[in-house]
Amino acid sequence: MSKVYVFDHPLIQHKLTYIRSKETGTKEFRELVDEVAALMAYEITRDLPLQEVEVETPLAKCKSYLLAGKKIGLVPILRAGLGMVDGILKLIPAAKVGHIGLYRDPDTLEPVEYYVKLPSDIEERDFIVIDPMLATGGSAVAAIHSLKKRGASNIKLMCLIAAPEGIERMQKEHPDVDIYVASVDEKLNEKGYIIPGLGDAGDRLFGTK
Ligand SMILES: O=P(O)(O)OC[C@H]1O[C@H](OP(=O)(O)OP(=O)(O)O)[C@H](O)[C@@H]1O
Ligand SMILES: O=c1cc[nH]c(=O)[nH]1
Ligand SMILES: [Mg+2]
Repeated sequence: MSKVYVFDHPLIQHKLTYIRSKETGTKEFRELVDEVAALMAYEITRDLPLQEVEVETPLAKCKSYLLAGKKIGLVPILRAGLGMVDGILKLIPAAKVGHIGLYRDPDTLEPVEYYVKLPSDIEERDFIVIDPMLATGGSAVAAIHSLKKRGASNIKLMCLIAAPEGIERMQKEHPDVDIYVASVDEKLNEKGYIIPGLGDAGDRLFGTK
């Protein structure tokens, strides 16, 4: 069974409140999502393996550390996942970025895949799939299936807000993928929106609707 980590860092929680607020306009929403994504990237990379190396300072040699292990690949789920990419790249600038385009059919709520472009060295990377919203879980489950089908194995899922229904579906279908969120909200409404949530993440990020 995968684990669910809720990032309760005060800065993340503070910014999330403004992200949720209906008074927050597109420009500010975008900036806040970017900032929270960077803070979440700091937390999610806490367990990256290190290797000991020797470095020579202007004064002496010493033992120090560099990141070891596989390189990172980020995979935003289009569109809304794009809003978190730059924030994460501020901390992991060498990450390669793949894209999986999915939209949720408004009637069936099932994901429809329309685009996939991933780094060519997929087997040499650990992946972080990014989407602000984990609602029914259909989109994240489909995106991760798509990624695994093409050879990815070590995958984490990072979202701003998750519904219990989405977490349950993810844990059933991808028990190997840990989930990192800023909040687990109460429930889904009849249209599959997270309550209280933040509304439609893609529309709020890009000013559509
Ligand atoms: O867990 P689910 O029930 O699948 O819902 C979550 C998905 O819905 C939203 O995308 P949307 O379909 O609105 O596409 P968009 O990002 O292009 O707006 C969101 O960004 C997730 O990808
Ligand atoms: O609450 C939700 C659910 C799905 N997609 C969103 O953008 N928001
Ligand atoms: Mg949307």
